[in-house]
Amino acid sequence: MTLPLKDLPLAELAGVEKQAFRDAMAHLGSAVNIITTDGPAGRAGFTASAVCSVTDTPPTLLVCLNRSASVYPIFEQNQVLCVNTLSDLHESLSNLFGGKTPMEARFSAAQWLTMATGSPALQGALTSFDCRVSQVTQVGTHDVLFCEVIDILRSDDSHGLVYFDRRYHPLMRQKTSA
Ligand SMILES: NC(=O)c1ccc[n+]([C@@H]2O[C@H](COP(=O)([O-])OP(=O)(O)OC[C@H]3O[C@@H](n4cnc5c(N)ncnc54)[C@H](O)[C@@H]3O)[C@@H](O)[C@H]2O)c1
Ligand SMILES: Cc1cc2c(cc1C)N(C[C@H](O)[C@H](O)[C@H](O)COP(=O)(O)O)c1[nH]c(=O)[nH]c(=O)c1N2
Repeated sequence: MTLPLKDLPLAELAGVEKQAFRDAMAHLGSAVNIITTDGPAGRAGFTASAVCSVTDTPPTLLVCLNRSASVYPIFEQNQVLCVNTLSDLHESLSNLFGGKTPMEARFSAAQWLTMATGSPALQGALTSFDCRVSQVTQVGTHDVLFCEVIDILRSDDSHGLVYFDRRYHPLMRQKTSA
């Protein structure tokens, strides 16, 4: 007898290996962001593609942060952050913030403004969302940070940057015809 999918025990449904999941996820193009924070625990930043709009009332983003990242305790304590969405000019900066580089070397490679929460905003970012962390949920290896947006900086001229198939791709704006 074959059981309907909804009646199968969870163990039999949990059949996707981590590598198969990652290979499939590499097919989802995503924006690239540098998430920054500053506060009592100090300044830190990391590259993140796991960023998503949740609701516009109140304006809220989510950011997924691996609890094994060196920056994790700093974000956990500060409870504020800035989501800096990268332009096509920021590929090497994304790699610097993507792991293993000392924090001072990451920040000294670019220019930063200070937002109302104290979090650094990347000069020249496509968009900077200044946020307070409003809720945190743990799922597996990651914390899902729900972030209420309290201020926004925008650059309407820059091109975009997409991470797809484990590589960066520039995303050009269409010129509007006169
Ligand atoms: N959500 C994440 O934590 C996340 C996302 C992208 C990349 N990364 C890290 O960046 C590095 C390079 O990644 P890559 O895309 O070139 O190759 P990869 O094979 O490590 O990852 C492919 C895709 O799988 C997903 N992924 C990777 N690691 C994950 C994790 N720990 N949890 C949830 N999803 C994950 C992402 O969508 C990623 O783009 C790796 O160390 C990877 O772990 C982490
Ligand atoms: C393109 C791309 C995208 C992501 C990442 C990397 C890269 C290159 N990394 C990994 C993350 O940036 C890295 O773990 C941190 O920089 C922390 O590294 P250290 O522990 O400080 O070396 C990452 N980590 C995370 O927790 N959530 C995410 O969404 C992403 N996305």
